[in-house]
Amino acid sequence: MANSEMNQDILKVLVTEEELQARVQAMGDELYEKFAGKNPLFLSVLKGSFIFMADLVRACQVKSDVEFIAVSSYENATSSSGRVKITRDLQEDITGRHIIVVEDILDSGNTLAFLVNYLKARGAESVTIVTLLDKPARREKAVHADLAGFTIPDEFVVGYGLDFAQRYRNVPYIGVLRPEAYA
Ligand SMILES: O=P(O)(O)OC[C@H]1O[C@H](OP(=O)(O)OP(=O)(O)O)[C@H](O)[C@@H]1O
Ligand code: HPA
Ligand SMILES: [Mg+2]
Repeated sequence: MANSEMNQDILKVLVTEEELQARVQAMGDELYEKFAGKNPLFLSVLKGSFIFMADLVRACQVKSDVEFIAVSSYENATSSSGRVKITRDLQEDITGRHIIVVEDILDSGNTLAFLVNYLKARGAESVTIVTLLDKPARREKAVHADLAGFTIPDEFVVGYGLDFAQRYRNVPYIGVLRPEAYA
């Protein structure tokens, strides 16, 4: 990438643009097999999942709806505060719906543990967890993804929607941030 002023803050590339594209298409195919005819609701967990969501829904041509919820727990740190805050709630009734939760990363598990409970309390018929990245080393809550794109090591990553302190979301690949960039 020629015109990037962020590449210098990236220690190494973990998942390339080409690998992302191929894996997201395979995930879309898998979800098609599972959800064709079931009119699922793709629920993007903002902000981090916005790019993955845009690519995944186009990779899975089932009749479906999209919805968004925004939750935040990292603030400006590289580890979870443990306090999950809804900053934009659901705008529609999800009673009886098959929900496909679209996450960028499953890390401590605090966000998804909270959300799965919340969606069931709001009447979801089923909740399927789809995450692009799974970082099992940091898990604090027993949450399992139904479908995960890549299992990654215990490093703080950015790009393809993932931020540090709101920055780097537009880096087109998944990279490990140089510790100097968040020190
Ligand atoms: O498994 P966990 O440890 O809970 O971490 C995963 C969550 O943390 C990040 O969101 P964040 O709170 O940074 O909000 P953002 O999506 O707006 O960046 C990420 O996008 C996931 O939603
Ligand atoms: O490694 C990460 N990077 C960016 N955001 C995150 N939220 C949880 N884990 C991460
Ligand atoms: Mg974040």
